[in-house]
Amino acid sequence: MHNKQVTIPGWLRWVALVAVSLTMFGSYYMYDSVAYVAKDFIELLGFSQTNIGQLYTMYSIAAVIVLFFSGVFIDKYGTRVSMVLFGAICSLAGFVTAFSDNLTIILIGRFILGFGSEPLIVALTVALAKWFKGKELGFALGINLLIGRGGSYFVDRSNTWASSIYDQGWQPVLYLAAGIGLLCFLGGVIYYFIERWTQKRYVLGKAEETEKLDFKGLFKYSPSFWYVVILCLTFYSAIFPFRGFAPTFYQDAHGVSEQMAGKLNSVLIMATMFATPVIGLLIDKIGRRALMMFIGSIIILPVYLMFAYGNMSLYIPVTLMGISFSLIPAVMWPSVAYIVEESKLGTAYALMTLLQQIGVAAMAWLIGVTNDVSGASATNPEGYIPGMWIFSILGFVGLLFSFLLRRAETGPKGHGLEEPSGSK
Ligand SMILES: NCCCC[C@H](NC(=O)[C@@H](N)CCCCN)C(=O)O
Repeated sequence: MHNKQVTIPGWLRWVALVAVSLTMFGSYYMYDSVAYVAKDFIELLGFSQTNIGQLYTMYSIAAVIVLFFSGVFIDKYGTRVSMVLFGAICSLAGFVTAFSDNLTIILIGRFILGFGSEPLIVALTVALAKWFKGKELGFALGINLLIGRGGSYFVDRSNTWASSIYDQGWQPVLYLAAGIGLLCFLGGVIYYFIERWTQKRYVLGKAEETEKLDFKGLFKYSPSFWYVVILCLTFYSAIFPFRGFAPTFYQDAHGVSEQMAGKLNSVLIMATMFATPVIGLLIDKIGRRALMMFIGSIIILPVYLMFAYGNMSLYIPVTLMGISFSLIPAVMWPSVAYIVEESKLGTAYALMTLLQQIGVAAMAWLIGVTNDVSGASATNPEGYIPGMWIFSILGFVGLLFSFLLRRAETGPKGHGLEEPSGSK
């Protein structure tokens, strides 16, 4: 069609955002769903805590493998084909995870989920860049994260709103997750048609880079970039595996009910859903990004020891974790764009996600093994303490690197992290 219009109507961009975000909702729901059957896996199927950790490790191993070539694939076949393909892989993963009580099959399901989810997140980030570049990209990414984390919130509360399904055992719970996981495919298909329809009528922006890896020039990144990457690795490795073990830990070590355990996990997510976009807007105005990451790292430091030794309400450490989980991601991901030049941004994000997933894989496994070795269970709640110390040590390493980042960024070679948006 000739005479394509240059300006895409605002409503169309937001419709595309919702379609894209549905896929993330489905993917986040499935990622977290196994945490709520972990206790059944241990008590009914005889799985160990190490096996529970492996559910997350398998996801991350697949993510590391697929991230090596997904950028090239997305470049070659485009965002709409990639969204449908990776969305379909995610949806398939839900059913593979649910249909058998065999550990190997369940782990294969988790592997397939990682293989679909992480490139799906890359493809949707690239798609959003095409629609929102030069408009409200930061805010759009914030809303996307809000909807995606909505998936985590819904699964955290699922043992309340879907209690009748929980009463039937772990398998219907996983089939429910698989049903919601169909949103990955559905959202991908809806997005496919929106993008195709729009491209016939409007000039849709071109995202400049996908998150593919190019190891050439890896060592040319500044120290600040590596400080952010290490913070990303330590921070997410202290959050995602903890959330995986948390429902079982809250019940075993603090004697709360299954519903209360889900509620505690959901408070964490609910806080981040709304705080993350707000903090994003605030940081655009005041800058101080390195300082915020430093503050976020201080806040999370005592949390695991409070879980291990504290007698206070569990809402206190959960709230502190929620503040940190809002602050650091809201600031960390956009900060990379200040440190790394635009032509290398895709590689930088891919590298960051890849190292993040290596950290998550290792920690999920390590915590599971540690819990097993120290005999963590409802009859031996002290067995969870060594795992909490490992999380704390990780938090300390994160704090160290956020300090180094702040020091570098307040020096003469800073990249403008401490300045408001637009003043770089
Ligand atoms: N544009 C990148 C935003 C990443 C947000 C981040 N998600 C991840 O890091 C994913 N690689 C892992 C998601 C695992 C499932 N919840 C986030 O903070 O959620």
